[in-house]
Amino acid sequence: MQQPTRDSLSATSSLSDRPAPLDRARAHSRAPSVRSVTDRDGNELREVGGTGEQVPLDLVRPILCILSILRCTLTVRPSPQLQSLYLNPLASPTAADSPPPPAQHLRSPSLSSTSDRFSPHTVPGWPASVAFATRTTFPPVKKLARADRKRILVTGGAGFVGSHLVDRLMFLGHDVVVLDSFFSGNKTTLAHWVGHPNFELIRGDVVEPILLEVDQIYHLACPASPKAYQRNAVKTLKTSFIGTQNMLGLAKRTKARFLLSSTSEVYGSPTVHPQPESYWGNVNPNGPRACYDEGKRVAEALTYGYARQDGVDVRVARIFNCFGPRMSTDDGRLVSNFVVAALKGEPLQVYGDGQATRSLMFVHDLVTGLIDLMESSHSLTPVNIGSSDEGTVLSWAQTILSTVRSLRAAGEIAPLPPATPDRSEVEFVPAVVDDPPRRRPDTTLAREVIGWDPRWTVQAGLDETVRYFAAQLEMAD
Ligand SMILES: O=c1ccn([C@@H]2O[C@H](COP(=O)(O)OP(=O)(O)O[C@H]3OC[C@@H](O)[C@H](O)[C@H]3O)[C@@H](O)[C@H]2O)c(=O)[nH]1
Repeated sequence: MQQPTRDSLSATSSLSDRPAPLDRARAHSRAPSVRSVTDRDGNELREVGGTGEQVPLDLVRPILCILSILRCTLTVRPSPQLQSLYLNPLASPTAADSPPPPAQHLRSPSLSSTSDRFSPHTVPGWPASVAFATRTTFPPVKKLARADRKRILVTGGAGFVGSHLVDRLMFLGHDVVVLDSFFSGNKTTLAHWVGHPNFELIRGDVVEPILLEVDQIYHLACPASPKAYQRNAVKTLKTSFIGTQNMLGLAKRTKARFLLSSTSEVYGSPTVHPQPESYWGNVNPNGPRACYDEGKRVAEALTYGYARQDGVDVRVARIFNCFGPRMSTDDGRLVSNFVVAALKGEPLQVYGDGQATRSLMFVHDLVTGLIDLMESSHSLTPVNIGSSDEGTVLSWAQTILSTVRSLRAAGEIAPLPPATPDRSEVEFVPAVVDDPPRRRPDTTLAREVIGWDPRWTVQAGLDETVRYFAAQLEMAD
């Protein structure tokens, strides 16, 4: 039987007065959002997404998911600052200052169409106090006709970037299978989808072959922060080599389109600036970063080997420095380290003289770039996905410090506890080995072949990220 399309669904009498879930969410996003954000052209950003389908911004703000889960954790109660920011953004200042209501009654107007409802089930024969909560509704997803709905595997889908990609693909209405070893990923990033009929989470390591039927594979599995990938160099190499070979084998068998998440680190310490895809790089093949840099280079070589030899339909994204909510507090990269230190009133440790440069991209722009590349017809060469907002590490430390201070002064995040001295100043510590001295992508190709350009300013992304980490630290207390 042919599945009803979204249009035919809205034409049926029983459902015609009920807008499709994403439409309801969209209507909602026209209400005042939690925090308005402007893009690089000064226009308000209400949605994320590129040339394809857009998704309301409020849906991809993970802080809302955290709080929807919190609502069910009756012992945890967010502070008045958090509530006024995220739980009841439309409340008057007086209401925001009043004591928090019981946690089970906390509701966010911007979540009202997306909130979870929990139905308790008692078990016959068990004491009445024993009950299970079964999730019956989820964030809204688009209803796609079966023919348009793809079955998509995201390896590393519980990680920082992977979980945002999973969110976007789910909102767009696809069936998403996540394969993650939780080596650096985190189950809580996907908790809001567990139990959804379009979603499946598999604990597994890409270094082991797996039998699945899929239409597309986003292969993201690999620790990405220098601290994490150097912790177990051999494991990082096996993940990049054997893991990529296994996923390419799966793509070959299922005729799935395959996207490799490669990295700007394939350029090493570049002698060309900015770096175009045609530059072959300058990598130390046996230094402490080699496990990642060379691992990703061999992963690219494998990908194009399978494309030429076996006709696998491949895409390669070279991802430059990226940041955003859901980085873990101990991730070890520039943005998370500096934000967490500033929030805790601790020194921001700059390695070396702080004159190395990095170009920072917000995670929602990266996810848009990955989906646009996957959906494009460009398969012949890798494509840089990164921002051209280049700054020295020292300047990013100062920007992050002033972002935290101004959000604090505006009352958007909690002040430091009275007993905690504010020692959040830049502190220079010894340089790390083989740290690339400068990095900025040439994104001409991304613009030409997928029409992609970052929309988020670094400042708007940092504001979101600082609020997220402030909430994380508050909940960890
Ligand atoms: O606490 C810190 C963290 C980082 N840094 C410096 O900040 C710069 C950026 O460091 P990060 O650890 O964030 O990331 P790197 O640029 O070294 O590597 C990154 O490159 C691109 C991605 O593919 C990877 O996610 C990651 O490997 C480096 O110069 C580093 O030395 C500090 O000075 N202090």
